[in-house]
Amino acid sequence: MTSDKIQRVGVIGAGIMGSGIAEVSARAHVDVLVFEKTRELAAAGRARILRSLDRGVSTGKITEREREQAAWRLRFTSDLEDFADRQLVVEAVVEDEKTKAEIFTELDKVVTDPNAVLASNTSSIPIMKLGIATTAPERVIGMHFFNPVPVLPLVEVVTTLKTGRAVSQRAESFASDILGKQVVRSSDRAGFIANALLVPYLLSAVRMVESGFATKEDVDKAMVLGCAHPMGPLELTDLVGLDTVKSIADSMYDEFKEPLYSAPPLLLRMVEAGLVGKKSGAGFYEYADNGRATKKAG
Ligand SMILES: CC(=O)CC(=O)SCCNC(=O)CCNC(=O)[C@H](O)C(C)(C)COP(=O)(O)OP(=O)(O)OC[C@H]1O[C@@H](n2cnc3c(N)ncnc32)[C@H](O)[C@@H]1OP(=O)(O)O
Repeated sequence: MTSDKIQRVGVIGAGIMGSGIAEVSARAHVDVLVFEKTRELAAAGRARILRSLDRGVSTGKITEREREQAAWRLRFTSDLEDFADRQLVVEAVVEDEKTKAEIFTELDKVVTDPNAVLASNTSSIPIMKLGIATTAPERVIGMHFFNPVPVLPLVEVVTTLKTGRAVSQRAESFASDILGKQVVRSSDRAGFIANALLVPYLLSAVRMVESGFATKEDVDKAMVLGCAHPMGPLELTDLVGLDTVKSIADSMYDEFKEPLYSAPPLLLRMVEAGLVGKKSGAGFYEYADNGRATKKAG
């Protein structure tokens, strides 16, 4: 087993998931370098992380000092070459196989440590499809975090037929010993464990609303009050992002050809209309700038 502790992490993408992964890593005393294409995107990512750290302070999860120290440990770059010394890189860009594969091809050239972990936070794309974009698929693994990353304690670790044992041990040890997350191991199948169960449920809820079977409010209320879920499936679809739910559904449909995994027309139309959920200000519900749902009807 590789015993050297991971202290230098890279995160590709400062969207919702990338920011969350960067934040929890910085809070765990790790040096974090975040890649974003432009200064504007980097600034937006940093602002998102600082807001979440503030929320951590205001809810008593971290102290002011921990907040400051975490903020110091975060650096941003728009040059992938800066990732040469990283021991672990987590890719968290848009859920698009081609975009992700191109990033893995670049990381393969840039990251020098032969035992470095090249991880994808993909929600559903089989990891082997990213491994084959590199010359060393033994370094490639799935590390799938859950939104909101600072709050939800799970990481799915997905090994491929080629992932090296030392790499999987390093990834698991980072998630559990350094970040304090719980780990589950999944086979390399589209959707892994959680989304293979969650996404058909979300799609079924969209179909219920689409067919007029029940209102979105009643569907959500049924699952919150009747099944003790923290939020209903349509509010959760808004949280995950309708575009992301569609991409996950597409990957799963592509892999299994199971009709339950196909995205319903209402979801497709809403994505085309830009109504992709909380991050865009509107999806099944409308959201204020602070992310709170402002309107539960409409
Ligand atoms: C698509 C994929 O590939 C995978 C996915 O991500 S699937 C989506 C998975 N996510 C879910 O299912 C989310 C379901 N929803 C929830 O868990 C909850 O509704 C929620 C956590 C989002 C919000 O819950 P809430 O009760 O309204 O919020 P709030 O009370 O402010 O926060 C909940 C807890 O998180 C803590 N918290 C909130 N923000 C925090 C932050 N930035 N840092 C640290 N802690 C934070 C709060 O202190 C609170 O802790 P306690 O329970 O100990 O008091």
